Amino acid sequence: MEEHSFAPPPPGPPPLLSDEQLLCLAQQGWLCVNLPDSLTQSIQEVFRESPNFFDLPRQQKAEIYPSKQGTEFGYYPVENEKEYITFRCHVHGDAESESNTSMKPALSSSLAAAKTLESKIAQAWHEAGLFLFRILCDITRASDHDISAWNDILDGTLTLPRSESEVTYTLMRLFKYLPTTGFAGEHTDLGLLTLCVGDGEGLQVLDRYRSSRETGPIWVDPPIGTGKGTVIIGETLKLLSSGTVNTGMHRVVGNPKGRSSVVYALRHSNKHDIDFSLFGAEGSMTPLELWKTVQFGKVNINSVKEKRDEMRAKFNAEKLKKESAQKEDLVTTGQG
Ligand SMILES: O=C(O)CCC(=O)C(=O)O
Ligand SMILES: [Fe+2]
Repeated sequence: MEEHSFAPPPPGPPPLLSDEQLLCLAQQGWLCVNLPDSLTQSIQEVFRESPNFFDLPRQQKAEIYPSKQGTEFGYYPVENEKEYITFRCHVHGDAESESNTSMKPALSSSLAAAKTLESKIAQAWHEAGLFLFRILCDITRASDHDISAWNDILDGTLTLPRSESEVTYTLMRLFKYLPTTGFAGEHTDLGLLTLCVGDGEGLQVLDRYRSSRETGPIWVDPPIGTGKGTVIIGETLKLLSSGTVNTGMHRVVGNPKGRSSVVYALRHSNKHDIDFSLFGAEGSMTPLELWKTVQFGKVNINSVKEKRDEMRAKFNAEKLKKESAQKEDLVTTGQG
């Protein structure tokens, strides 16, 4: 009897990136991508809804999305720079749910705007989550690891959690940068992968191929426009890959027209320990240990402004100390 060579489809989502794109992502730490239509559409809807929230009086914005955990949750304005809302979970339920009765009546129409925005965020979160998950699977396939390695690490991260009790480290941020003076200093992100989508120029990524000591840093402006996005590798993915992939250094420079962006930072789940053997390394860590490890020695670009300046001063002082120690080292080794 003739044998059927029927093979079941491979598990997991279909591959997304070409080998060339994967190589660029791994070496540069970033990749300019065309987004799937459904993701493009859901992000456009977020952009369409966001002025209904940002145009509210500042006091109302802060009441509707009170900031918590520094800047890791809720509405946060940075004088002369930008304002942003960080979503980690549903705060006001979906657009159809009962109005929050503890809110002052004057807030009810503003609250309705927030609810609509939140439902658009939930949709964009899910689409962005699936998109970045496909890229993570491409990376693990290329390094001959099993894509099931992501099951625990992504548990609860690919949909907007229903309430605070279900939050993970993953977030979606909506930025509104002021014209000209709105910016974000150069940095790397902490999580696995970040997707940045802007409605105008301003985001810049470091070209690691062309930058050198002689040239100094060379910054690239990713293409912007409908369906365009930038994927950036964060510290956690670099750590999991034992340094096989680079982080993407990036910054936001002033744009005379101002700029809005939707940033989805896919970070590890806090529900399970992280087993490094699934990624070809050794050992395991609790989610909090991993979080502290990637944060160590980093200036969090979105932390409370005073804290950020303090962190930067400390970081620069340590860098100076290290550099002078290295110079001494050079002198010493050069002597003999
Ligand atoms: O606004 C953007 O596109 C990027 C912001 C950013 O780099 C960040 O929040 O980490
Ligand atoms: Fe960033």
